[in-house]
Amino acid sequence: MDAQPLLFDLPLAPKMPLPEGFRYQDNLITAEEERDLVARFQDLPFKPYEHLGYFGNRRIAGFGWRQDDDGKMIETGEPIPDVLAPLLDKVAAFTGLARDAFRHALVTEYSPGAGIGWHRDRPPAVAIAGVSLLSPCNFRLRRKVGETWRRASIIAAPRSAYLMSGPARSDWQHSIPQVEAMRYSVTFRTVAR
Ligand SMILES: O=C(O)CCC(=O)C(=O)O
Ligand SMILES: [Fe+2]
Repeated sequence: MDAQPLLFDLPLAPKMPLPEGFRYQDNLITAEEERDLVARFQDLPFKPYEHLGYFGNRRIAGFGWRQDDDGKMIETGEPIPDVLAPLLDKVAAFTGLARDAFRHALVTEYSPGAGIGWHRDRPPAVAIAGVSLLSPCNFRLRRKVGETWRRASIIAAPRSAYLMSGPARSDWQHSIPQVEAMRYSVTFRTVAR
């Protein structure tokens, strides 16, 4: 029997390289900026995430787009709200992409026990930049190669940022297992015109 795959279940297994097109940075914002930002989330129009009658156990507030009943992204042209503007400046600097290229913003609230299942962010999303707030999560990635999954993961710390572009967005799926404590993410998406 080939015991090799078991090695990857061991805690000391060698770290999988992160996918091409994925980048991560700690401390995009300070603890004070994080606190002020989350305090202002009170004013956002959160609603439960729902798709085709399935409730994701998360609450979301989205700007610049909405999902139609087929799950397709419909652009609304609505601007990204002022409360997210300073964060978007930092995200744009982190990604090296133009601030105005980010036309979608989504604030997601994960109560303890909430997560997000395996998916890819579909077009028209091109690049996705996400900022984690309040508590860490295990950000997992996987890609099917033949009959097996290649896997990678990273602990996304509060106040950190990640970028998914290129193959990390188009070829890899991502998911977040149930979080232990309240976590918010702010994701900004560039879109194909
Ligand atoms: O919460 C996150 O950082 C990721 C959320 C996500 O994958 C999505 O909204 O498509
Ligand atoms: Fe996603």
